[in-house]
Formats: sequence, structure tokens, C-alpha cells
Amino acid sequence: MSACSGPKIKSELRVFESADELATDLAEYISQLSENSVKERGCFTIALSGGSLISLMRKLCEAPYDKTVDWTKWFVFWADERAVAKNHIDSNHKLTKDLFLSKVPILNSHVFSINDNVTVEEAAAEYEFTIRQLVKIRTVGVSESNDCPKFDLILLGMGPDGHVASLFPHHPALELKEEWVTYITDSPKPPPERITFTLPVINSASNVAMVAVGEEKAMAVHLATAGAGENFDASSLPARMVQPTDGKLVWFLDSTAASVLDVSNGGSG
Ligand SMILES: O=C1O[C@H](COP(=O)(O)O)[C@@H](O)[C@H](O)[C@H]1O
Repeated sequence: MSACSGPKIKSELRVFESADELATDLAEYISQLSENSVKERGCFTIALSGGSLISLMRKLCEAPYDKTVDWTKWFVFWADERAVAKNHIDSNHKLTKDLFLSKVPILNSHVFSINDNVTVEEAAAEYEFTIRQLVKIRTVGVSESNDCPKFDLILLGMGPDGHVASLFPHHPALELKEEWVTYITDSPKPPPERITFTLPVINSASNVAMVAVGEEKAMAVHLATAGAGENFDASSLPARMVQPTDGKLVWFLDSTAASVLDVSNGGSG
């Protein structure tokens, strides 16, 4: 692995020769954050995305983590979900259940999946209400800078277009300031209806990890991490808008996703 500080305050880039090496380090990173949060707060709140990220978490289900992580203290959320049935192939919940949740002893009552039996508008409102209740009792922390939830860790994948969670380039959802959770009905990537955390929630987390593998993401990685000119339109690249206010951002990249990194960023490519 080569590591370096990213261009923004409190960000770090980790570049790995292979996706397998990335998966090894990602498991260790998550397990360390879990241990710290359980020590400090008595629980660990983690929000997951879908896509390639979930298979990159595979080493967490193996030794030593299967036995060393305090799974009963985990509270699991989704940074975004597609509006399909929970047993549908496109469901982020199904993917997570098949590849991760079914392999570790996280309590069912600590898994906060998004309702697939109501409209996206209702599901978003219900999910936000649930999170508000958990913030009230401090299972989920609260940001010192605003009233947003402060998840211990939000894990984000990134599409080749730079989308994160279900926040897509130039979408009005990128502008939301008050909402914690919103819905969209016009996703450029199918399925069109989705529920997603807003940027204020993502940027209020204690830790955000951005995970990207594959050459098709190299240009988006470069643009999201490089210094930008004054005229750069941030909304053209949602990943660039991920800038935790008080938390720490770490990028996990394989060598192909890092292949266009600026040398000035310290990226080894
Ligand atoms: O549609 C989505 O795509 C992104 C990126 O997925 P990837 O397979 O290219 O890594 C994912 O992070 C998001 O959760 C998902 O809904």
C-alpha cells in the first residue's frame, strides 16, 4: 500500500496493488473504528452503500475479525437504497444480507433497512424518523456543528460518473440542507427510484471511507481528489462534495482506480 495525505484537510489516500489487498486493509480499518467506538460510546453505527463495496468488505467475515469484532454492538444503516423489493437483485439490502449480514452475528434488531412496502417518499420520511429517534437516545451520535446525526462510519462507493450513495451529478438533491434523508425518482442509473442520505448527513460523520476499484473510476477519482480551478462546478462530481466537517475522510483505491491521480496529491498511481 502507498499512503499519503489527500488535498483536503483530514483526508487520506490509500492505494493498493490489488482489490484483495484493499479488502484486507479495509477490514482492519473498519474493525479498528468499531473497537474505538465501542470503547468510547458503547456501540458502533455504520452506514453502508451498495455496489462493489460490499464484496470488498468480505474479509471482515473471516478470521480474526469474525471472532474479534464485537458484532452485538453494531447498528447498521444504509447510505442509500434502490426502491425495489428486499429480495430483488437490485436491492442494496439483499446484496448486503447475502454477502455480509448473513455471515456475522449482528442482531436483527440493530439492522435498519429501508421500507420497501411504501412509496419512496414515505420510505425516506420513515427512515429519517427512525434515525431521529436513535439520535434522541444517542445510539447515533450528534454532530457538534449542527443537529445532524454523526455516524461512526459511512462507507461509500463511487460510480464512474462520481455519484455517491444515490446523489448524482447536477441533481437538485445535492442542494438539500435541512433533510437528512431524501428520495429521487429520476436516477440516471437504474432503478430510477431511490432513497439516499443527503450531503449534510454524510459530511457530519466521524469517518467517511470512499472505496473505488477499476479503471473506469480513475478519472472521477482524479477529479474528486485533485485541486480544482475556481470554475470547477462541484455539483458535476458529487464525490468531490464529500468533505466531512469534523470527521476524517479516507479513500481506498486499487491501482487502476488510482491510475490518473495527480502526482502533486502524492498518489503513486
Ligand atoms: O447505484 C449505486 O452505485 C454506487 C456505486 O456502485 P459500484 O458498483 O460502482 O461500486 C453505490 O455506491 C451505491 O450504493 C449504489 O446504490
